[in-house]
Amino acid sequence: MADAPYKLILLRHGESEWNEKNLFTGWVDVNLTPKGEKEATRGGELLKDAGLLPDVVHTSVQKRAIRTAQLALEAADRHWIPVHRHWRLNERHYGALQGKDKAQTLAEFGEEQFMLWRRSYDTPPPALDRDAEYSQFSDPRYAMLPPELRPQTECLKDVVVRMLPYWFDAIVPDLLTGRTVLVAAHGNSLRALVKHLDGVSDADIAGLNIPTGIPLSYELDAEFKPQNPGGTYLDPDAAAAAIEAVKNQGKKK
Ligand SMILES: O=C(O)[C@H](O)COP(=O)(O)O
Repeated sequence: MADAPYKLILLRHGESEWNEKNLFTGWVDVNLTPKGEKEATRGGELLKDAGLLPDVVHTSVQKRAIRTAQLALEAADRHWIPVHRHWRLNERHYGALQGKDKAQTLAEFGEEQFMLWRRSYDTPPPALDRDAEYSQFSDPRYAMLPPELRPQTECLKDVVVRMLPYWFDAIVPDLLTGRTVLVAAHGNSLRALVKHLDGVSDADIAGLNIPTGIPLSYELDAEFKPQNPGGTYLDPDAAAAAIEAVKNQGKKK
């Protein structure tokens, strides 16, 4: 078998309505903007141009990732492949910050607290009340989950813990059968996966940001270790600019 037998592609959804408004989103199920739709389509074109054609796709249960996957696959002429959706790929639940303006939150609480909530590995934002406006506690799509599995806030460490079972139980088996796997998910659920794949430390993961709509391709060896550490963005220049923009969210608008 080749040195890097497994092909994995990570794709963060295109710009969402709340990315555009600079609001903390988390589990709130917002749609793509027209720009986000274009990013998703472009992501699919990049896949096609690179000859990286997914055989199976895994998404979260959130509209922005579901639609991004569909648009990208249509652009790559792979709209027909099997789809699996799971809440374990959802965005990090942003707790009581869901629906709050990032710039206002930064101004109100200061940079240190803002960055602790946004990027520290193990400090979750305050919990969101079960019956709050932006709570998903009673959303029917989570009705099969015991209440203790339905988050009311999460730090990245919590996301790693709830995402990894899906990696091992659903994604790795697809890779093992030789399929090229596309995972269409979210900034922080993908940061959790990248942390695992690249063995990023708890401290260093704070500095890692993932741009919207640009495929990140990994070649994994037989032990599922990246042969191209950090992955390869299919449009590196656009990715570099977009990573800076994600990093600076809150500081503008
Ligand atoms: O949920 C959100 O607000 C975003 O999708 C991710 O936001 P972040 O980059 O501020 O963590």
